[in-house]
Amino acid sequence: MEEHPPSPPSKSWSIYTRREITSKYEILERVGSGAYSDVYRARRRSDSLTVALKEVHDYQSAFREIEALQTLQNCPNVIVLHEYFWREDEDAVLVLEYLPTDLAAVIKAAKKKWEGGIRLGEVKRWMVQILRGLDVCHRNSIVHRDLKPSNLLISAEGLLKIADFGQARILLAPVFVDGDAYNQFDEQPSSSQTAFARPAEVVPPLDSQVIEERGELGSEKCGMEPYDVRTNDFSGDIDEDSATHDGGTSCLATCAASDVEDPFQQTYSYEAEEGRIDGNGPLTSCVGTRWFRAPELLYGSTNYGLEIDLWSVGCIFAELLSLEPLFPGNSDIDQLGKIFSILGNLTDEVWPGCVRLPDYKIISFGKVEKPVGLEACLPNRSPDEVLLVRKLLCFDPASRATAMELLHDKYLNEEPLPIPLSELRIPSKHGIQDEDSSVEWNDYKDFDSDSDFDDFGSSHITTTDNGFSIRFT
Ligand SMILES: Nc1ncnc2c1ncn2[C@@H]1O[C@H](COP(=O)(O)OP(=O)(O)OP(=O)(O)O)[C@@H](O)[C@H]1O
Repeated sequence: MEEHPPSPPSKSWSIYTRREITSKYEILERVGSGAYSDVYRARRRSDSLTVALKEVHDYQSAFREIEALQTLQNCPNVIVLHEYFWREDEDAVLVLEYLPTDLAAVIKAAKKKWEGGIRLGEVKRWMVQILRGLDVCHRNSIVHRDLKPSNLLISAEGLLKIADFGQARILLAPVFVDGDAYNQFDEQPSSSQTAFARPAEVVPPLDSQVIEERGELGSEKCGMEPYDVRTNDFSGDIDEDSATHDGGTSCLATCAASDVEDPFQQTYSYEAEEGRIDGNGPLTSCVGTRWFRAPELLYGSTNYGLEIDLWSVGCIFAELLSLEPLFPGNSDIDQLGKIFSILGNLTDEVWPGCVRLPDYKIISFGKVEKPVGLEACLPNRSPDEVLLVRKLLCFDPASRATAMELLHDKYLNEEPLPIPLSELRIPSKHGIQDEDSSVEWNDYKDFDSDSDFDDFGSSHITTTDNGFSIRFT
């Protein structure tokens, strides 16, 4: 791993005032920020363990992430939540394992630096890890709803972990399973295999009324119930107002107005709310990051299922294989247009019942006479690789292969096999950003500049025994 560059100036400061946190963790630098969060690298004072402190500025996003990660405790390909701090009137702070890089950095490095791209054995190892993580989520009835390369974090040892569960939802009903894929492939720790085999424990959801302080997480909760991946039964909660989004940012992050640059000038808005905090209700279609969003979401579905994650994984696999985003739409209509230009039109023949999607009759597209086809988008890739992607990018959600089915797929189980973690090339996220362009780094610094301190120039925050001090320069 390469050295980290100096961190950008800190913009969020409230975490430094939290004695219960600073007494246990030394905050070192801010390493990232998302729509609703600031993430810091920190050192646990008791044993010097490096952790990530994720300060989540949105109640619902924090609630979802904690609830999902509590359910998925001790799953090797899901990020570990060590503990969290959450008091009334304060942002939740999640203490997560620290993971220095992500799959987006791997793709970027492969494109810019690695001759021949990502090697086949590497591609397969990344795929297996993604599928294992997703299979565990789905077996626990959790739909992630924002899978993309930058949410697949990677440890220095090459262990890939699904992260950012701020948009995740949990199914209400138990579901059914069709097999066990975990006795194949070599890299899975044996303890996790035991965990997978156990029946799911019932994990009580967070009580929305009682905000806990410092929830300690210890017991194994990565049990698995049989499931049917095609169930559409969700517990409800409420989304923020929402609308437009782009390819790099989660939908809920950037929703502001409906697709105003829509070439068809159609009204195309999203539900502002989804369900109720206490039970069943419609889902919002405004989730995920556009380039990875399933067609049913783009057409406004509010009763979609776990399959939306499988579409996203199809897009991610295609990107791993070609090093280019498969459907880089610049608006939701453009997104659908890009999908149709490659896969052909969405009609009742390819997905019986699609005409009942809320926005199907509102948005009409001209017939794509000659779809480009997946083969053309994945040049120099084998028919088996194209087929693997095709199994995920089916218009009909019920036809998409499940994570478990793909783990058994011939492609992943034949030579060349997935290589060991120790042979994976793992680029530093920051190294690639730095090399890339100063514009990107400057953009980063300008992003999310809603701090009260922005007008004062750059600030340096130091934790002291009595709290914190801020120096403006
Ligand atoms: N455990 C971690 N270890 C290291 N860096 C992390 C960790 N978690 C998050 N980050 C960094 O912080 C950034 C923001 O985190 P995250 O994506 O979880 O926040 P978010 O607000 O939910 O983002 P988004 O806008 O993508 O939904 C990530 O892109 C990543 O760079």
